[in-house]
Amino acid sequence: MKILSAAQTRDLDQATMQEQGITSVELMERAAQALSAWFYEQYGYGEIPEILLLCGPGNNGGDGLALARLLQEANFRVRVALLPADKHSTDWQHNRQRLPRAVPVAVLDPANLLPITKGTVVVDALFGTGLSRPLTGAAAAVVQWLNEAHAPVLAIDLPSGLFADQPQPADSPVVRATHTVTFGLPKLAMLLPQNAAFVGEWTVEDIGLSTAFIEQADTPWHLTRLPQETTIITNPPRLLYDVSLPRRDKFAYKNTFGHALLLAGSQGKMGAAVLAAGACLRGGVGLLTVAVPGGGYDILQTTRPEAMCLPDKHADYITELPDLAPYQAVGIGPGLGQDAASLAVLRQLLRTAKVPLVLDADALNLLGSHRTLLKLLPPDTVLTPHVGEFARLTEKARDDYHRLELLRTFAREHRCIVVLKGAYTAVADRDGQLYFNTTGNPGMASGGSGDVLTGLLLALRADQRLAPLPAVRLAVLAHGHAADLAVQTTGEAGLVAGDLVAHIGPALRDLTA
Ligand SMILES: NC(=O)C1=CN([C@@H]2O[C@H](COP(=O)(O)OP(=O)(O)OC[C@H]3O[C@@H](n4cnc5c(N)ncnc54)[C@H](O)[C@@H]3O)[C@@H](O)[C@H]2O)[C@@H](O)CC1
Ligand SMILES: [K+]
Repeated sequence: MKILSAAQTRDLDQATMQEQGITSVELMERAAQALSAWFYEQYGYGEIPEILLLCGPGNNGGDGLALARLLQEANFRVRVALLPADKHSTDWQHNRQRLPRAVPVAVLDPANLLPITKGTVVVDALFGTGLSRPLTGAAAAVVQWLNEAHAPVLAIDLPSGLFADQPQPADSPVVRATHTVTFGLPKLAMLLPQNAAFVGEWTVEDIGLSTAFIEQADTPWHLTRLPQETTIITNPPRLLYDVSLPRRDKFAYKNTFGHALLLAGSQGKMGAAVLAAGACLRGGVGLLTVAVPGGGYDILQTTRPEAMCLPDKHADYITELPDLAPYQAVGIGPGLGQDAASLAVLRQLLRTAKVPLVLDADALNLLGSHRTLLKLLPPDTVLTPHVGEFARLTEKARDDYHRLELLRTFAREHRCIVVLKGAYTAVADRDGQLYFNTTGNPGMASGGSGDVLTGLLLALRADQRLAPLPAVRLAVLAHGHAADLAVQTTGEAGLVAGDLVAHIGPALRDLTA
């Protein structure tokens, strides 16, 4: 799925109207219907709250007015408060006229804003994708008043004051919504941690926007999602996959799934090696060999009998690079430590490897402290930094937008695939495209989750049937999906990395086309 800019979103609306022969008022009505459906779902069966709709002068305000009418017709108690303005959009005027007289309408007086009654649900229909500058004056006063009321807020399309695709100045006012309902496609702003407090939970409502326009639209931003049912009705229902694992051939041979080498572990950090090895095995690798410090031999052989083990001559950390000839992919980093001897192993690996590499954890820290090594990265090497590790590889980002630019530039410059781990893990490829992942949960924020991802990536990079980028997107999607399956029994606090390993099998089964 793509993510479009604010300008492309406006063109998408126009293209939809032309393609389907509908007016903008009709499109607005679809948006309002989707919003009213959201209200039925939330409040249809319980106590019905009073709803206060704050409407701005443009089409976002128009959505609010149309929604007020639909909610009033459905017997919700609604009130409308308008932002003072000289001009209103045509569709705003249309929906203002259609608003039943029974709905109380007031114009907000920024100098005299009355307290919001407890229990009222507020709809933020002040500004959406048409925001052209940060909010000041009356609009800023209203947003500040709303935020101070701590009422539940549903934002239409975007929380007012938030730009869809670029940062707003620090301290410029933005509505803090409890929930945002957006139309057609998510906006880039919704995926960034710096905006989480404004956006709240978010959902995307389908209002039948032109798929032909979306398909041809040029954008670097994409989403990777679980399989979706097609909108074309088929029997049995057909699933559409963003990325998928190919079904295994009946006569499959273990070479197809590759022989992977994992270099991991040091004294006190053998758990990282065990977790990564487990994930690689559950990820379907044909054969796995794990190179560990001598002191880790018994641990690995006992916990993962399916893997072969190469003990290093040093008891506490890895000092030797095994002969690479037998392997189709190599992973290095989990629990590795940063000893000079391990640095030499990493350098030699980068110099000699002819097969896909996956670099994580201490391998990234070593790269960060010896940046000349970056020049040695073979094309399509996979790096899996979290935000701190990424800053060590590049520079400290000013904000989340800047970090995305650094990420795309880094991946292009070094012709590698970078997996920036976070709430919407971002995968950047050598062409400058960026894919946000949509699976996973906060239970994954605990030790070992990253080691599991490394192992899974290694398995899918060793799989001879998958190209580099699809393999990486699939690994990230499956990793988050495994966590979403596991959390159903463990809860978020109780989720540990071992649970992720245990759920990789079912996660990959769901992603097999
Ligand atoms: N175009 C369409 O066909 C559809 C639009 N929809 C809604 O329309 C919204 C976009 O509507 P618009 O393009 O009219 O834009 P908005 O309603 O977001 O805001 C535009 C208005 O706000 C003013 N404005 C912008 N920045 C301001 C600022 N900082 N301070 C004060 N005033 C400011 C503009 O001059 C203009 O009057 C979407 O977010 C969505 O909610 C939906 O109804 C779906 C269909
Ligand atoms: K809004």
